[in-house]
Amino acid sequence: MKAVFIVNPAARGGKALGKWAEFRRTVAFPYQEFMTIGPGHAKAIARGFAAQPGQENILLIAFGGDGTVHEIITGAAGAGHVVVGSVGAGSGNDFGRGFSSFGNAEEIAAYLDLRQDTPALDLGHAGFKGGLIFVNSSGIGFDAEISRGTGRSSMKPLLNRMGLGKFVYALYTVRALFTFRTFSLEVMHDEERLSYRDVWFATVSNQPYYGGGMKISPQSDPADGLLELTVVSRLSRMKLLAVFGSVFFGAHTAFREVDCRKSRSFSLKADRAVPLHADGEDAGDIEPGSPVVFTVKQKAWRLAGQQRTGRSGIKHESTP
Ligand SMILES: Nc1ncnc2c1ncn2[C@@H]1O[C@H](COP(=O)(O)OP(=O)(O)OP(=O)(O)O)[C@@H](O)[C@H]1O
Repeated sequence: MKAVFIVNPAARGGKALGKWAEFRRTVAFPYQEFMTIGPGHAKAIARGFAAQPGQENILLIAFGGDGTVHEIITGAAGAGHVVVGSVGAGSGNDFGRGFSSFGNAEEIAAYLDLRQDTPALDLGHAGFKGGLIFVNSSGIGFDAEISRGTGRSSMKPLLNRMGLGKFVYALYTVRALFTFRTFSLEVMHDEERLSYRDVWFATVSNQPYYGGGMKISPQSDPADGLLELTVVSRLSRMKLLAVFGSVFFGAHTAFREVDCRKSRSFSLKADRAVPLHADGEDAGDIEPGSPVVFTVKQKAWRLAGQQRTGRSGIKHESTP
């Protein structure tokens, strides 16, 4: 198996570059290295490898944050000869919470030697703007508003460099808490129609974590062929803060204002323009009255290493 590192030097406000300089000194196996030059480049590199099935299987290792892993998985999706791994070097690293990631070069070397675990896992697809793929989650509302704010924030790179990246998130959370207008939502799944009023957000998850460690969907398992919907509605601003705090422990599902569902597909329709995110990246506003359909793409990519589940730590069937 051939090892290829795809390094995002801009991850964690540029700190990833220094981390890579140290890391590469510890790599004792042959590898190829790519440095990304901007958004979309990691995906293009992964697509290039996916398009060339050869004799040898390829291990693509994302060296960056969630944005980099997201690009590599979406670029490599469907290619049976490509396995994706990651070394967390970003600011949030939710991927590493829900999925197995490599901690050091020795772990990668051991994987290359043994190759014992390569589970085939699901991806999510949002039928919006020509189709968006998500590895972690996608959703509409309050959380997407926060993603939009933090993504556009000119302070983020500076605060990331100072190790205060989470501060930007907290700042935009508080801002959205006072400015966000709730909406009405209609959900269709498995021939059931559900209506919600005063909705703060609706998130469709493939794995339990998002937003830098919040366990938004404790029941999610990226190997079960299903997606989970979490709808938070009819809460005062103060209670929303309490719910948000409890999300770090996955305890929010006990609130009666938090509704959780499981399905292969969800159709979400809002009564006003609401922001949508895919894996924490702002994707624009959904149209009022126009449904967005979220579906699961089963066993769409292969992960290097044992997948961690937030639900029970169950071990999943591996493909050779
Ligand atoms: N050379 C580059 N210069 C600027 N941006 C880049 C470059 N290469 C990639 N990017 C973009 O940087 C963005 C952020 O990367 P990434 O998500 O990996 O790091 P992060 O934001 O620090 O981590 P996390 O998402 O885990 O919080 C991605 O959208 C990616 O497309």
